[in-house]
Amino acid sequence: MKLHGSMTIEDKILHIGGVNTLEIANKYSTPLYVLDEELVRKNCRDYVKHFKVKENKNKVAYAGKAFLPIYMCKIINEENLCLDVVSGGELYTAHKANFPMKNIFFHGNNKTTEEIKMGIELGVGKFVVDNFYELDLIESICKEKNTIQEIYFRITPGIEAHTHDYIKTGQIDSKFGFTLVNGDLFNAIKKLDEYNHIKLVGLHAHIGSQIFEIDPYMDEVDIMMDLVKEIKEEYNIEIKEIDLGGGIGVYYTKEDKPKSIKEFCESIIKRAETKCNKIGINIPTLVIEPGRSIVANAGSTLYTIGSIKDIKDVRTYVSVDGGMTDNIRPSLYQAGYECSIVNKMGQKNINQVTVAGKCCESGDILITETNIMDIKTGDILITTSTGAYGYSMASNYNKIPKPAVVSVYNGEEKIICKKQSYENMLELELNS
Ligand SMILES: Cc1ncc(COP(=O)(O)O)c(C=O)c1O
Ligand SMILES: N[C@@H](CCCC[NH3+])C(=O)O
Repeated sequence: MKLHGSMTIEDKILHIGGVNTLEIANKYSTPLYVLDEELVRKNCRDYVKHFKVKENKNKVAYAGKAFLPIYMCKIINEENLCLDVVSGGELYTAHKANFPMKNIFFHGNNKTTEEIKMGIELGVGKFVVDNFYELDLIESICKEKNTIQEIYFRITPGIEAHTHDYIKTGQIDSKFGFTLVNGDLFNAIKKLDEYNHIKLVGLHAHIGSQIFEIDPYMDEVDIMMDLVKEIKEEYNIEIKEIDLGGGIGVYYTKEDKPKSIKEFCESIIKRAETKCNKIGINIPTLVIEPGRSIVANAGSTLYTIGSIKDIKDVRTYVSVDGGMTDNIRPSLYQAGYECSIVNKMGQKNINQVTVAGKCCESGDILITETNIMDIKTGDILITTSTGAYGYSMASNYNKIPKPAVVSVYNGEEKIICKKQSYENMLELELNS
């Protein structure tokens, strides 16, 4: 198992952020999400530095869908990032965290009237408008409130990135955004003539998630810059900001070979400069929206091993006290993970096993095949790189409560999300 961020081994026990993982597993009970705050902050700082947030006034908007407790909003703000939200709930969380509303990008392919009203009332910086329906709604709400809203248009640039089908978004057959090839984007721009309460300032595209190649991003930069030029020439509108979305791939298992944040940012900036010089336009403010690459490797999940079922000559199922309820990604995308036993670090991996969850589904398998050391019931198993789309996609299937999240940093731990209780789960149900 690869050690990420601040992970160290002391006396055969895994520590994260200087905190003994065996001790916190016992203290807070399992399953338990652990957040390596130092690594989150380091990733944020790498983005700010290499994407030239200070020198070029570029922007890095953390994609909150990856993991958005109030505490995370605070870190993101302290580290000078903007925030991308996709729902009233995420917006409300940011509001409760006192996140500056002007630094928020409000996404979503079907924002409701209530969500749009809420965004406008709270003073969200930019709406990333996805379709004609939303455009009309924003205009009518702004008219009613006598205010002007800055927007980006989200476009589908027709780029196919190599990733799982469920997390591709840039191709033409997508539910997101204005399609380029059928002229929808230009029809939307023309529509702006009828509206007095909307100001188009930027364009946005997002080509997918968990992408390792840099080429699709280079194509995306080229397409977007050509559009900036065309929109200026045809419609006399200055597109000042270009948002290239998120999607940068991370390490889950040995098969993954991610680019560094530095390499990714430098490639984007260089390509934008080259392309803009070539076509003779000023370089717009560049925006990116990383989620996974900020938080995935900073999160881990601790479980207690319960049943061990050895089916001779078939396989050994090692069952843990969580599963698809706290990590849906293996079931949904066949995503791979690494694991180890926190109290036996450094021991030889002598067994091949399948790590199974406790849900009533045969597909509730966390790791299909992994080599692991000698194990027994009661050992604490850790899966790494669960920081993105783990807690945020957690469910109460089988009425299993959501685990707590503990942040570890400089030898100290802090619960940032409490464990749900059975009572919490029933709070919204009628009791008669
Ligand atoms: C519009 C948009 N921006 C940003 C992201 C974040 O992507 P990732 O977590 O892969 O960086 C997503 C998710 O895929 C997205 O849909
Ligand atoms: N939830 C997905 C990616 C996010 C897609 C958001 N547009 C994952 O776990 O990989």
